[in-house]
Amino acid sequence: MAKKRIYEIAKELGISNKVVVDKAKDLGFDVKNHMSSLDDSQMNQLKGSFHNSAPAKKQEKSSKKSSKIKISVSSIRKNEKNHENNNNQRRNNRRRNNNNRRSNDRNRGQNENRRGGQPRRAAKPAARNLLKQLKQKQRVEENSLNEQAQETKKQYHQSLKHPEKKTESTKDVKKTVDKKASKKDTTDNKVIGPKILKPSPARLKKNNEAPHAAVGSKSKAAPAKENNRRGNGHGRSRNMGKPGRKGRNQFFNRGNHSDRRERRKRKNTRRQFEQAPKKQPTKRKSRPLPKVLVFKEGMNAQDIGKLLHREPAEIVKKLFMLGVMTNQNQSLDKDTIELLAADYGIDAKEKVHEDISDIDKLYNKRMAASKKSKNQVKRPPVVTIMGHVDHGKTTLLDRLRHTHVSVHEAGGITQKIGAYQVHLDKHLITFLDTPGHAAFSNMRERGAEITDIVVLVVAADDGVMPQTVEAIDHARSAKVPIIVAINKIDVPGANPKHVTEQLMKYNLIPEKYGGDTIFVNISAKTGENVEDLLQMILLQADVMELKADPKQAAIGTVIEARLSRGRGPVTDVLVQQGTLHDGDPIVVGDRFGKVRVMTNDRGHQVEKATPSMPVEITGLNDVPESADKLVVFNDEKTARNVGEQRAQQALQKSRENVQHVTLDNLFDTMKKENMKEVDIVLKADVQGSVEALQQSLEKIEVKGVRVNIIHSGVGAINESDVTLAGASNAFIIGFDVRPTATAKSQAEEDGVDIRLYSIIYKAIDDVKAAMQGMLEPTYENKVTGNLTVRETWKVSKVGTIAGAFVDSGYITRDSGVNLIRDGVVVYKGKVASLKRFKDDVKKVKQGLDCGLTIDGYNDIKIGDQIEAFEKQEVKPK
Ligand SMILES: Nc1nc2c(ncn2[C@@H]2O[C@H](COP(=O)(O)OP(=O)(O)OP(=O)(O)O)[C@@H](O)[C@H]2O)c(=O)[nH]1
Repeated sequence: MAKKRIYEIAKELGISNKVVVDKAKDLGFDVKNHMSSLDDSQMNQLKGSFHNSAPAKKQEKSSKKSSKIKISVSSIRKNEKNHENNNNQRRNNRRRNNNNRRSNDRNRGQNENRRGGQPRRAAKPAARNLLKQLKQKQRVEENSLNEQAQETKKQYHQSLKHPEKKTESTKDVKKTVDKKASKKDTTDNKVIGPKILKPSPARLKKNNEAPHAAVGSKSKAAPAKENNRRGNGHGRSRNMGKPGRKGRNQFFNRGNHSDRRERRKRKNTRRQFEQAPKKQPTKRKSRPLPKVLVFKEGMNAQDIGKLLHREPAEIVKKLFMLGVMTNQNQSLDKDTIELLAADYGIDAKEKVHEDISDIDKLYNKRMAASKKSKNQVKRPPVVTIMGHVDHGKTTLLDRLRHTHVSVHEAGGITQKIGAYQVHLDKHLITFLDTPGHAAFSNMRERGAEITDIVVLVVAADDGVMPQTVEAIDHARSAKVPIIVAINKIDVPGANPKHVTEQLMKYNLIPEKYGGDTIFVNISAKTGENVEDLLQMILLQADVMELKADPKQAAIGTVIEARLSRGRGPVTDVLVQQGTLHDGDPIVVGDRFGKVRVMTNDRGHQVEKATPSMPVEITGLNDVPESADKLVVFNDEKTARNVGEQRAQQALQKSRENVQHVTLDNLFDTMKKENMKEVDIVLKADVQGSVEALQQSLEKIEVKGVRVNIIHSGVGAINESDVTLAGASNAFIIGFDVRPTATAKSQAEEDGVDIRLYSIIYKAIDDVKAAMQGMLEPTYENKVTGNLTVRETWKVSKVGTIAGAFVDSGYITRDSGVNLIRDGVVVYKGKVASLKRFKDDVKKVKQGLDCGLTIDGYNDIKIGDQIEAFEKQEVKPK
């Protein structure tokens, strides 16, 4: 009994092995696969079942159809391709397919289709539809990817603009992309066809932003980019070809790109990037021209460009058109700048340099500005109480403040300017308590400068006294209205009427006598009519319409300043305009700092001081002077600069102003300063000379003025002598001595006069003549050079030859010489001979060596100084 294997039966039947195996199984045969064998009866039964069962064939056909559809993508592509290729290629493909058909089920199916002809034709429209669907789907996905890319780009830019939202937005983007990607992934799984690689948001961004940028990624990036490019509808390269060629190109791009090609591509991209036009610098936004060009002479095109909101190149071009050849950095003169402004059709105004160190000017400017200000408000009047000693000023203030100031005052006399504020019917009055003693008259004068009203206290039992008159004069010169308070009316025998009559002589006429001066009879002690006085002060203030602008930067005046051991410089200030705040950077006179602690007249710490408010402040670098101006600056740095600059200027000025006594100005100084003594510092070579000169000088007496030797000694004039003379307004007489180099320069700097003599009577005569105003110097020895002796040679018949070096100036053969040893002139004589090497010379200048002998003197030693001098005429000063 012959047995046949299933595959042989399937072959005979022309049915697939699988169908036959399944059928055999259905019939209950013990078969496992196509290699299982069947006997004759089984074989007949099986064959019979196939002949009887038509649906089996149909099933097989439909199964074949579906399998064909399943494999459709590659075969469709191939069909498409074949269709497009030329006939030879088609023939080749067919031959290749025929060769493979026995070993491949799929190919076999295809071959069958082709042989049959009909199935192929049936499959074509379906495949085309499927391809169409695929393409549509692909396009939709590409569009959605592009949208994602755009969204990512947008969110990326937004995150740049709002960095705080960056994390969140980035997360959101990521979430969205992930969500969409996962959605897409599920869709992708269903799609039959080439896999569209999902580009990362970063890659999408990169591709969208820089389509020409270099492509570095080898594997996945390239298809993703190509997809993206195709989606954008541009950037189609040679390799990309037609859409139908995509799969093939991808294949080449992925698998067949050699490293060399990849490198070349990168190189090309880089070159493209390098050759691409560089990003243009951002252009300045065009802003309108200013109405006025406020310029400073010497500005260049760049400076003016900034002011006019124009590019410097435009300015240069404009100037060129105007006939001015310049570059951007070249300084321009006033005329050129004005010409340029005129060409632009705007006005030009030169900026006046403002010296910020001039705080008096700034003070006046702010004072003037406050008078024009719209923020003006009524301010309390500042009142100064003046009067003769013991007429009751402090008692009056004491009464006003309801305190007992006078009890605490040293010796019962007001020692400093105090300032207090008193209330009356919700009104404030600021009082400055000026000292009543004559020694403080200058303080009173300063008090009057910041005062609005003067209350002149005159004791009814004492009447008008010298300081009463002085107070009237001060008030008048300051153009401050006077209110007369006739005090002590409680004292028995007080005669206010008599006092009024006395004051009328000084043009203080009471209203009842037709004048305009307010008179109030008071008793500071009992308080009688004191409130009337306050009412009168407020009335006067109302008439004067005293106003201030509390909103502007503060200005004020120092009432008094002192150094406190614990707090440093403490300053009483009256704020005049604006509001002074805690921490304000200030310049006060020549001092600077910032308001550290501010206290009011009652010792309470305050944060601000309004106009007419007296406050005590700390925080200055040094103690200022009374009546110094206070000015608030915007910043501490400027305040410091101004303060330091002012301190430097003040020092310079003080140096210039110090007029030291000299022999030349002695007579005038004596007259001007009413001198009783002429102070002299005396230095000589030996004690004998010192004593002789001192005695002679002290005997001089001209018109009651005597000579006072404040210091005398032996040796060179040193720095200490100069300092003493400077501080005592003295001059120095040196007899056969010289000043040291430092003493000399210090004397020149401080303006201290040093007179050098070698003859006693000449010194005495000069001082005497100077005191009589008859000093008329005609000739004097003018030093022309200084030499140092470096070597000496003793030559018989010639004497000692000094080898000297000219340190400064020059020496001539006719020069007189002073030989100085240890700062003392040991010999005075003349040059006998002067040589350079072996030659006689007329003159030897600084920096050269020379050989010289001194007439009649041989005791020259190494290290001696030689002073060469000439007689020169000195014109009287
Ligand atoms: N009976 C009487 N005595 C007064 C009155 N006012 C002041 N006195 C007294 O006069 C003396 C001087 O008063 P002060 O207030 O110290 O005078 P002053 O003008 O401030 O004096 P100086 O501070 O030195 O300038 C004190 O003993 C007061 O008690 C007054 O109205 N009546």
